[in-house]
Amino acid sequence: MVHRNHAKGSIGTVPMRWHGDRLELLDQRLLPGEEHWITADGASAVAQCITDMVVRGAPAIGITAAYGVALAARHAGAGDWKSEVEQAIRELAASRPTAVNLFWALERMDGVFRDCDALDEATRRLAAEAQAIHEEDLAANLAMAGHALDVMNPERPLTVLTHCNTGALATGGYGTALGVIRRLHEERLLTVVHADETRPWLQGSRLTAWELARDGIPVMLNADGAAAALMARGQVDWIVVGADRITANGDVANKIGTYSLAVLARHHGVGFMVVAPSSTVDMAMASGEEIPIEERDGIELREIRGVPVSPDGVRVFNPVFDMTPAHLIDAIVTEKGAVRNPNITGMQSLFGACKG
Ligand SMILES: CSC[C@H]1O[C@H](OP(=O)(O)O)[C@H](O)[C@@H]1O
Repeated sequence: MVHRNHAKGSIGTVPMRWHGDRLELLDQRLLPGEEHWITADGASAVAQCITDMVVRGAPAIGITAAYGVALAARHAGAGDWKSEVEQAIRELAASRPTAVNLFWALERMDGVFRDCDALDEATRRLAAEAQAIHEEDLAANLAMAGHALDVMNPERPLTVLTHCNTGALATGGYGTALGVIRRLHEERLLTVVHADETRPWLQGSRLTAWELARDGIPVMLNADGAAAALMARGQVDWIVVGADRITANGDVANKIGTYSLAVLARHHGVGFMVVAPSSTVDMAMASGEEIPIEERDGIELREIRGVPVSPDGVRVFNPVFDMTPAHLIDAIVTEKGAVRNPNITGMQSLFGACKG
């Protein structure tokens, strides 16, 4: 289990706890009001938790799905275990469409599963693989923060704006973009983090502000629409965001509102950095136009905690991700290093040739 502290600071609140025969997930729908852990004892329960956003964030759903496959083997019947694990992988793959980390983790689990001849071997090896995916994600986050600071090369403390939640809660610990922010804070190179509220699910106000405040990192919350005013006042040095899928040409799918931030950053001469593990890179997909963008129920906009905030029956457009073209991005940073001014050549030099 991953619960250790980073040498200089906290790795934050890791949203999953593996117990061998069950997985506990911190219910992120209830934060910051309530810290409630849900127990999932099978792959179907895990898939439902991903769909319902009990757990969310691209790396976190990959890790969680991997544990879901491990649970499928752990609880499979001796006779039919292969078809039970195959069914679990299919069910988990259908839980959310955009973050490629989910499919990356399931492919990795599937590779181990295909190599197993007996159920006890599968149970042992799938659990070990899920834990390895989890451990590697934390290590990647710690490494990418270092690469990000090399790109920023700060000569004075910086003011950073971020969107959504890319912290420990969205990963196996420490965070991606929020990991960079943690590292700046650890190095005394952070003035303040401006956290976009991130409508409609409020990952920024409910999760990012909670994580940062909990770890004593200075944070100031703003409505999404206030980001432009902050930039116009010269109060943002870098925008640092995560990613759900990065294509072979350097296009990036991330939380809805990211694209408008990138346009604003270019207009105001503010640096725009995307931080993600290499498991978010999909070299089989040529460009961002091909990324499946999840649309969620309009109720997420029509109501806040059951209270209507729009007229009855109003039609809603609720894509939960958008695509930022590579030409608006100054750097994509992963644990393997950084691609500055991303394009296909730069992406291939770090991640290898397109697989598609
Ligand atoms: C560390 S990636 C976090 C990533 O997750 C997001 O979405 P969601 O909360 O819907 O899973 C978002 O795009 C973030 O950048």
